[in-house]
Amino acid sequence: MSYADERFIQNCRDILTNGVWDTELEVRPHWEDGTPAHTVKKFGIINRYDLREEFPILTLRRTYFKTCIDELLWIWQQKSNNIHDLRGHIWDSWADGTGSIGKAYGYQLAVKHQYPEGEFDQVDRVLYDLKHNPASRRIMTNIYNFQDLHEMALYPCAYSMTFNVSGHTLNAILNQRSQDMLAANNWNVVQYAVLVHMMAQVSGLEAGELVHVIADAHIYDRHVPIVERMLEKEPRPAPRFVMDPSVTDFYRFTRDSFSLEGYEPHPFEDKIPVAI
Ligand SMILES: Nc1nc(=O)c2c([nH]1)NC[C@@H]1CN(c3ccc(C(=O)N[C@@H](CCC(=O)O)C(=O)O)cc3)CN21
Ligand SMILES: O=c1ccn([C@H]2C[C@H](O)[C@@H](COP(=O)(O)O)O2)c(=O)[nH]1
Repeated sequence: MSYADERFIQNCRDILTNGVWDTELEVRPHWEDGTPAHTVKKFGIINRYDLREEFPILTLRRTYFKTCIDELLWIWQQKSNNIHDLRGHIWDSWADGTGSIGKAYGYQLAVKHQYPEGEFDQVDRVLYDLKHNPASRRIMTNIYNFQDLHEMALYPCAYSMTFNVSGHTLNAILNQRSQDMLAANNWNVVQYAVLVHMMAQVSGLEAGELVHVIADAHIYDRHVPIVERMLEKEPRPAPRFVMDPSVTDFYRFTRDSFSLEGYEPHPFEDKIPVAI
């Protein structure tokens, strides 16, 4: 069975059995019809995925691998904050009339900062350090910029990556303050697993562990029956992740540089409502 399935099942069972509801509280998110979107949650979930063992994608339902990669490249490679640069419509509800989601995600990664060696944005500094300072304990990104929060349509959820080189292995921690388990848990895991593979390949390293630290891991009220049905499914083996080995420049990866072999998730008919 896919290890990602195993973690997802354990996490969701724990949330549904031992989690805490916010039904009595005022909440920010709402459904399309205006109803408050309440959740049941567990605080402080940590999942470790060993990327040498297998690729962490769900088989309980399809995770849209290519759409995940489109969003990943939009944020980390294009460093865009405009939905017109993104194939797919997952960010449409948070964009303004010009298509901007404000000073979030890609915008923050593109901001240049001064270093002794010159100016770098956050992504280029990571690439530089992985090549030139692999022993560094300062290889990280952080897009939770308090100064700009008031200009973000949604505050960053997956907000920080810490990269760490041990021998020839690249490990990473993804810090996430808030996680919509059904809509985006595996979505985020797949994205950041691909990112670690990309960073490792262009730095001459091997992808190792992705440690996913989630502060508020929640299931929305309208998602509970859908998650319960998913938990009844029998997990299947993980597919094989394939990445074009000829790409050595981070900015040369495209959505076609990645594929999965033997990905056979369970059919899934539900349309997932997304809380706004
Ligand atoms: N409440 C909430 N949950 C989220 O996961 C989320 C937000 N808000 N706001 C910002 C982004 C947008 N994200 C989204 C939004 C929609 C899907 C979604 O509809 N996924 C479908 C279909 C994807 C497709 O058609 O390619 C799915 O079945 O996973 C996923 C992530 C993740 N983020
Ligand atoms: O990459 C993402 C982006 C967003 N989410 C979810 C987590 C929450 O359900 C909402 C954001 O609402 P907040 O009130 O700002 O926490 O979006 C995600 O899981 N992954």
